[in-house]
Amino acid sequence: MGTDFVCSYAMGSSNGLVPIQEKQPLFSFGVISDIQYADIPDGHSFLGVPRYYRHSVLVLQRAVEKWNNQPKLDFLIHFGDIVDGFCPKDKSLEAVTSVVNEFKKFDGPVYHMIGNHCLYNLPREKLLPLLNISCLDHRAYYDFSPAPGYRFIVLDGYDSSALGWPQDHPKTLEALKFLNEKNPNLDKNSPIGLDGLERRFLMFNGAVGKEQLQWLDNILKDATSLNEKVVVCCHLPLDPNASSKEALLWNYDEVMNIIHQYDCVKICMAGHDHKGGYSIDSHGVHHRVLEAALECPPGTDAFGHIEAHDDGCLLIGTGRMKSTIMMFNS
Ligand SMILES: Nc1ccn([C@@H]2O[C@H](COP(=O)(O)OP(=O)(O)OC[C@H](O)CO)[C@@H](O)[C@H]2O)c(=O)n1
Repeated sequence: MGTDFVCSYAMGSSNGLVPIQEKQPLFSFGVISDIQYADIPDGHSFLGVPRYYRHSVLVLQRAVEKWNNQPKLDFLIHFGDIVDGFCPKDKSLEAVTSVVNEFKKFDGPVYHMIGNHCLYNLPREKLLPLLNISCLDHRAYYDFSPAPGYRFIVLDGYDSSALGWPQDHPKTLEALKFLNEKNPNLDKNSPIGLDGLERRFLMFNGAVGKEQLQWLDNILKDATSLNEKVVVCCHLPLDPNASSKEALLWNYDEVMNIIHQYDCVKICMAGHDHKGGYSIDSHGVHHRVLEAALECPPGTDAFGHIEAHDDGCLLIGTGRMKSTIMMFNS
């Protein structure tokens, strides 16, 4: 356990965190999730939670302003759902482009991942180039190493999905077959009648496909041999204790079974479940689901930056994003 790191911060009043002494991080990066911008009046979720579609981009603007003005933020990650499904479809391209342009005001690399609302707006072939995701065959999973000793893995949670692929694509057909088997409701977005963890089998979720699982396994093998610490990022959460059951990746259990075969994964981060969440699983992996920018009432914020150290990562939240100290066991 890295006692220096623990001693550097204590829980206190500023979003739960007070720096006690300075400790230089290895690198730092900004985080924000579920902007779901649309140029439409305020509304609410299916369950009645207020949503501020125009204000969410102001949250991003304030975040970028802050990220550009605090020392040494090395990159940004947006955890998906850049625009909302209610965006009029003839405005989707304009809406995605306008939010991407706000991200471009950040002085450094920006990493995106796809969420269900992205896919309600644009097919993969249009979306991925806008988000600067360039993988073969319109896949959207990739990895990068921002500094020696650390690797980030970005998963595509809609690899197997009824969203985003052409209607007659084998992936769409396979996902619809799976949903029909798992969810008897006519409305496949409805969890009515599903029990416990089965409530994740909803159309607005998806799965990591077989090839991607094999790719993940290979990356973790390499990371282990390179002695790297790994942060896994996915729009969909991977741990039931950090998230509503309705928001989980369909095959979160398969993904976690692979992750748990290695010691290198220290943190799994996600969006999608707008209220946010945090847990530490049975293998000591931290799971942090980020609070949504979309649900910030006017004038309030939800973004943060993470300081990465040898012995842990510190999320320093702004506004509704809670701060979290995530210490590593080894
Ligand atoms: N019981 C439900 C819930 C939702 N829908 C419809 O599904 C679409 C997506 O829902 P939405 O809440 O917008 O999805 P988000 O990605 O913003 O949030 C994810 C959840 O919070 C995870 O828990 C939308 O068209 C809803 O109206 C539904 O029909 N029935």
